[in-house]
Order: sequence, then structure tokens, then C-alpha cells
Amino acid sequence: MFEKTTWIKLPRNVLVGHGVLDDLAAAVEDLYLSGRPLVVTSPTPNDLVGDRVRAQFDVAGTTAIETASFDAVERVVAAAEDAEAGYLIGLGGGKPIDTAKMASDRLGCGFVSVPTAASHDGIVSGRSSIPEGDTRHSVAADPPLAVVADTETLAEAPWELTTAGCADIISNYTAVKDWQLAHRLKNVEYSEYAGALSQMTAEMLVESAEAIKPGFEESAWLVAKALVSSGVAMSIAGSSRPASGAEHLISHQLDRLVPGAALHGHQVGVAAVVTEYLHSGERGEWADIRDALEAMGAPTTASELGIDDDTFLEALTTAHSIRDRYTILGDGVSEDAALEAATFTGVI
Ligand SMILES: NC(=O)C1=CN([C@@H]2O[C@H](COP(=O)(O)OP(=O)(O)OC[C@H]3O[C@@H](n4cnc5c(N)ncnc54)[C@H](O)[C@@H]3O)[C@@H](O)[C@H]2O)C=CC1
Ligand SMILES: O=C(CO)COP(=O)(O)O
Ligand SMILES: [Zn+2]
Repeated sequence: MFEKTTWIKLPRNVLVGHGVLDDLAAAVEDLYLSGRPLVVTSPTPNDLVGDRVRAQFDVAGTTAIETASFDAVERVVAAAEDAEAGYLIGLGGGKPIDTAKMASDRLGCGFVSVPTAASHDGIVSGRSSIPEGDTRHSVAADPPLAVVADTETLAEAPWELTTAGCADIISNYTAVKDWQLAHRLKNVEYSEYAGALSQMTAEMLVESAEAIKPGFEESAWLVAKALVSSGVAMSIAGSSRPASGAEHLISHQLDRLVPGAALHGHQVGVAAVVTEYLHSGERGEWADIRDALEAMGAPTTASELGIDDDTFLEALTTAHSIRDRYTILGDGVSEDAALEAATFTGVI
């Protein structure tokens, strides 16, 4: 008997483009949400565009968070309950968006994503990535009901945030390879659609590399569309597997060892150079990944991340233990093998 089922949750309204921040209220009105919104943000995005968002609503309040953590989620839940907010608006980079996404899941209320940086592909996804102690949780949450990504705002953000978004997308290459490996070796469920969409998104972005240059709003447009597409791949998969493999485990481990050293996207990009080498060896596509990162102005070495070689190697040899997610790291890369891979690829 046929027993397969699938339930794909996607955003209803996705607005990407010049000045769409001023259409936020219209995008929300179209969702028939009730009550007043609580704006969940972090200090810089709040200073930059918080007032422009608040001017469009009778808001229940604003909660600014510094980090993505379970504590921050609880603070947002408490603030929303106190203010009797009807739904949440996540405004900023990945941290406030992930926090608002998870808090809305806890509250059982709607959530709208308003990224101010094209720095990561969680702007659309149905996952929240929250560190806790020695582990990293990729928590299932509903995806945003609407995403409003104003390319004017994204283009005015520091360029490195956009190159971080590019690198987060380029890492889809190795993430998909890890997912396929886990499917073959551990019978992990694999979605051909999600895998193909994730890989195609990375390919299309790399093909557009020439057009991704600082000072052009077109760059923000290209990267934002890729981030949306990658987030949709995660929603189709019902997991972050299409966009998060061994390179993400290494980055999450770096976040623990040297918190705040580098941007999430930059870390996963550099780590992807090494994990591609682990997948395919000397003649693999690791140099293509490195060159694509370089073309977009993203870091390609540990030192460009501001991370010393020993710390990078420690992350590489211990990353497999951070989460129950089978990847090319298997049950751990030996110190010798890690040194060989990182040295051969020029990452250290
Ligand atoms: N849920 C998911 O599927 C995914 C989650 N993530 C998570 O997202 C986080 C990384 O996201 P980031 O955006 O790098 O972190 P973030 O939220 O800390 O933002 C990075 C920095 O950019 C600043 N910023 C944001 N917009 C700005 C603007 N317009 N102008 C000037 N500064 C601005 C912020 O104030 C912050 O200092 C990580 O926690 C990562 O795990 C990343 C990818 C996918
Ligand atoms: O960063 C992500 C995808 O780019 C989310 O992945 P995680 O599930 O590893 O947090
Ligand atoms: Zn990522």
C-alpha cells in the first residue's frame, strides 16, 4: 500500500525589490493577521529601518536581541505575551529572524521576515538555527508568512554581509553532496526536488558572479533571489539538509570555539572548500568553490576569517560531534587528515 505523504510549508507573499519595505503593511494586510505586531530586531537594523517599519503599524512593541539563543526566544515570547501581540515581525540579519521565527512557533502566531542583509538563507526557511551548550539545534518552525526583502536596504548594508550570503549559497554544493552521501550510507531520506533546486541555485549564482559587485543594487537582487530559492529548497525538504552539510557543522563548531570571529556565510564558504576536497580529493571541485568565493569577494582562508590555523583544525576534527547529521566527516576526521586537507586546499 502507498503510504507516503508530504506537507510543504512555504511563505505566502514574497516581495523582493527596490523600496518594497514601504509595502510591508500591504503585504501583511493581505495575510488577514489579527492584532498588533511585535518587532523583533537587533540594535543596528533597528536603528537603520526600525522606524520605517513601525510607521506602518500600530505596533505592540519592539524587542531587540543581541544573539540567537533559547533565552532570547523566551524573552521574545514573554514580551509578545505581555504586550498581547498578534504576530511577530523579524527585522534584521539571521539572528533576530531565527529568534522571531522560533518564538512565533512557540506562541502559535504568525511571523513575517524582513531581512536587512542578504547574509544567509534563513530569511525564508522553516528552520531556526539556535546554539545551545555544546550542540546546535536546527529547530523546525513554520516559515515566514511573508518575506519583504528591500534590495535598496540590502545594497546599503556592508558589502561583506552580501558576500556572506553568496558563500552560504555556494556551500549548497557540498551540503547536497553530504545529503546524498547520508542517503546512500545511512538511508537518510533524500528529496530529488530539494537537492536539485539547492544545487541549481548555487550554480545560477556562480554563473552570475560577474554581476555581483559592491555598489550595485542588482547584486543584492541576485543574491536575495538565490537566498529565497535556497530557503524554499529547505522548506521542500522539511530540513536544512539541502543547504547545510559538513561545512555548516564546521562553522557551528567555530561559533563555539571563537564566537563572533566571522560571519556565518563566510565560515561555511571556507569550510566548503575543505569538505569538497574530503569528498572528491585533489582533482575535485574544491578549487572551483574557492575561485567562486574569491570572485565574489568572500574569504577563502582561515586567516581571512580572522581564525588561527589550530582553531580551524580543531573545528574540522571535532565538528562531526556537534549534531546527529551524517556527512563526509563521518565519525571524525583524524588530525593528520585534517591538516592534509586544509593545507592542500590552502585554507591554512
Ligand atoms: N534558519 C536558517 O535556515 C538559517 C539560519 N542562519 C543563522 O543566521 C545567523 C547568521 O546570520 P547573520 O545575518 O550573519 O547574523 P546577524 O543577525 O548577527 O547579522 C550580522 C551583522 O549584520 C548587522 N546588520 C544586519 N543588517 C544590517 C544593515 N542593513 N546594515 C548594517 N549592519 C547590518 C547585524 O547588526 C549584525 O551585526 C546564524 O545564527 C546562522 O546560524 C543562517 C542560515 C540559515
Ligand atoms: O545555515 C543554514 C543553511 O544555510 C541552516 O542550517 P543549520 O540547520 O545547520 O543551522
Ligand atoms: Zn547557512
